[in-house]
Amino acid sequence: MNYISTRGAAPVLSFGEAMMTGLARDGGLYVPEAVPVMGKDEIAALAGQSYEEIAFRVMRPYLGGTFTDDEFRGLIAKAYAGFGHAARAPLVQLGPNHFLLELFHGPTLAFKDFAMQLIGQMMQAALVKSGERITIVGATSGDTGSAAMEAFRGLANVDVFILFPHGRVSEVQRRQMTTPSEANVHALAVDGDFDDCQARVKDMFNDFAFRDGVRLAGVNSINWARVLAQVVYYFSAAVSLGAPHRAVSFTVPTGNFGDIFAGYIARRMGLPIEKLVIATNQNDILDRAMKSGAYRTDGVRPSISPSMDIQVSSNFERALFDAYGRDGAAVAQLMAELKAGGFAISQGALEMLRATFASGRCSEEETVATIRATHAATGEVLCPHSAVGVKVAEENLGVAPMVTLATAHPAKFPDAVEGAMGTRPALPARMADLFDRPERMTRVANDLAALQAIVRERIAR
Ligand SMILES: Cc1ncc(COP(=O)(O)O)c(C=O)c1O
Ligand SMILES: N[C@@H](CCOP(=O)(O)O)C(=O)O
Repeated sequence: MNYISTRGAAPVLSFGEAMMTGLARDGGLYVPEAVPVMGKDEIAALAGQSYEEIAFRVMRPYLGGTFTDDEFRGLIAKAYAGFGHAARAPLVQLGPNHFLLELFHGPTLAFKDFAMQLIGQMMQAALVKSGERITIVGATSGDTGSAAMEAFRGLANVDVFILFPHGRVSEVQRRQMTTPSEANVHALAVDGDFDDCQARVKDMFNDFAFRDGVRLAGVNSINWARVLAQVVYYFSAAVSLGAPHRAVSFTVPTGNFGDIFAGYIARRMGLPIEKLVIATNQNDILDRAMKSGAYRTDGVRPSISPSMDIQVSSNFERALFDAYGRDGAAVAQLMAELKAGGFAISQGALEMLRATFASGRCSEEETVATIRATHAATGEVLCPHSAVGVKVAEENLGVAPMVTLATAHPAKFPDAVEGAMGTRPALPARMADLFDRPERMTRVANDLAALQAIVRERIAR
């Protein structure tokens, strides 16, 4: 299996190379040259299997010769052993035809753990084989950062630098990133928003002297392996609800478009997904783009679902690549226009996107009302991101069962949940002392040179 860039001008790589490379050298994102299709019988045979076995069968065709089957099974087993639920991604019923896929039973209480725990294992295994040392730099609106630190903390051959928007993540999220004591993880509070953090990370990849000098790697959803690992839970949920004999719909709280792009890949692999619904908070660029055809940034507005406070939605580029018939030059042109504020999606591409995705938006007031109403009706406590999903899902219910992705544990956002319900959700016992642990972080200007200087200086120590 080969991987190609969405901008069409970077080397073609193997799975292992794409995983260690991060951003393509032409600024694009790696995607598989062809998506492997699973037959109806193969999908039917996933029913009743463990999450780990489904993960093996769904991901194996993408890996080429990077790992042997035994190695890969071992890495998957280690990745999910620390999850707090035997099903890993359990389904809970919210209403007659509406289910919640709880993706927050991993070590840092967000869906990011599904991919991050696995790529932590895979990257480590690859580094042991190669003897290399790498520097991971990532951008976070709160959840990717803590998941990355958890997956890589204490490793001898990796340094991890996480850029997060100062003052714009929840206190629990911040403390998850600032309290690990291992010397190889570094929390950098940037004076800017998430889009600034992500832009600086991409700038570092596009500075080849820096990139090669520090042996830069990425664990944001820039990295194809992140997206791939997230494809698995679409399969596990859908087969539990009767796929492939019955179609299933999904609603996905969306920011950087990685999670819903994983659903798109699952559908291209043959999973019968009827509706795939983009749910945005008030940072609704994706909903506006789907409705108007204009993809135009208008500044990030802080919300009570801060992990989705994103306007430049990185993985939308992967969807555009397919919508423009895999024309890398056309995508490169759109991304150049985006730097100047935005672009108009061509009619043909827009039709393809509308045939693939539905979309909806949830205001701040609706998020609060949904947390309150869902708790009253079902007893389920939603995090604000999951509430955005539930509200938009309710507008899209149909004959096929609807699955809303619950992307984080409510205890990561206690202020928002308390504002809606009047009670504060408790952290799991293993995190009960989070607020007593000493914090360690560096405040940095939104400035590429300043950030690069910190990375260089810290890895030289
Ligand atoms: C809790 C939570 N929900 C939803 C999202 C949106 O996911 P994506 O960026 O893959 O669209 C994120 C972060 O991205 C998140 O942390
Ligand atoms: N919401 C994310 C933003 C980064 O997304 P990623 O999937 O590209 O890593 C976060 O919590 O950091």
